[in-house]
Amino acid sequence: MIKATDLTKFYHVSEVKQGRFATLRSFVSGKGRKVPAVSDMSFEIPRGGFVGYIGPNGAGKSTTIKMLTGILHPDGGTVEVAGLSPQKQRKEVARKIGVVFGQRTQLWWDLPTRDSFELLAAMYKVGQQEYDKAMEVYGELLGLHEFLDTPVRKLSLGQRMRADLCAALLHDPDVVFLDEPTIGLDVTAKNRIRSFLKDLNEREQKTILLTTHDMDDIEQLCKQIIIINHGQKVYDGTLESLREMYPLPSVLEVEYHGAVEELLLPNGAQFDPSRGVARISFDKRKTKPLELMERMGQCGEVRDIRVQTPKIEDVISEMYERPQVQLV
Ligand SMILES: Nc1ncnc2c1ncn2[C@@H]1O[C@H](COP(=O)(O)OP(=O)(O)OP(=O)(O)O)[C@@H](O)[C@H]1O
Repeated sequence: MIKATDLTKFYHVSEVKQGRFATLRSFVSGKGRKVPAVSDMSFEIPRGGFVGYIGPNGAGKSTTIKMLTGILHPDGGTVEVAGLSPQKQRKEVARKIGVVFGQRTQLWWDLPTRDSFELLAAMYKVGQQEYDKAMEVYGELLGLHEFLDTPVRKLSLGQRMRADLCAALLHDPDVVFLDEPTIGLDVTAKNRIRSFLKDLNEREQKTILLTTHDMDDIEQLCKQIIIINHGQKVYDGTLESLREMYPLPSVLEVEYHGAVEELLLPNGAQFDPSRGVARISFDKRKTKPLELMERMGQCGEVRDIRVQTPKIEDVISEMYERPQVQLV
């Protein structure tokens, strides 16, 4: 559904001159150098894929998305979205894709939310029946009815994001690009958006490319992740495989009620008597959590058991700290 081959983009950076009017003179002279923002990026996303496109600030994520959506022309390589070229068939591609930028809205600030939807539907030439159906389905799933007559500028961030999602889906696109759709939202609003996106992908088979710095979005939603750093792809695969390549310990915490036979605790377990909690790090590939739980369970009366798997942030930092491992 999405295919990028050797995608490359350079930005022109002006040479900084010294002295009076330096910025103006740099601008006028046109002198500068080409800096790569994305280099030889290749990946494929199948129909119905849900991909997390992640990387540190300035890694090249937005630049890639701008090339995939036809906003920017690549300096090298090719892009195909739903079998079309976003550069050569921009209008056709616009009908096939929906885009949500968490930091910006495509809705009209002063108009009631409903009017924005009607304008967008007219722009995309969405038929009345198709529009009514989209409003019925998405209006219900996203809970839009309570604020359809409210001007966009008066919506809360969570409401605005839900409205933006609906706006991006009115013309029934096959592919949805989401750039930080949960940014700034509270936990409840994030969960609402996430369950909507999960459903959209599973039930309607929409292909979704999600850019986010929120690793919970990635863990809860994405079947595939692509990691970009300094404009280059450093990983493309599942989260599970990444965890296997960069194994970090899981942690088992057992909270006891009353006395504890500390001597029976397995080697490496640390007991905090003030909390009545024993904690042990273990490698899931070597030790079965259930066996460990049973052993720890024999040391006292168990009140609660918690297993923490390594956070994806930690796995990714581990990956950056061990660059000698070539992942792709
Ligand atoms: N218009 C531009 N002119 C010059 N350089 C640019 C321009 N836009 C982006 N860059 C540079 O290109 C690189 C990639 O930027 P990009 O915005 O694609 O990164 P990003 O991964 O989306 O970052 P973030 O997570 O902060 O949004 C950065 O070094 C950035 O400074």
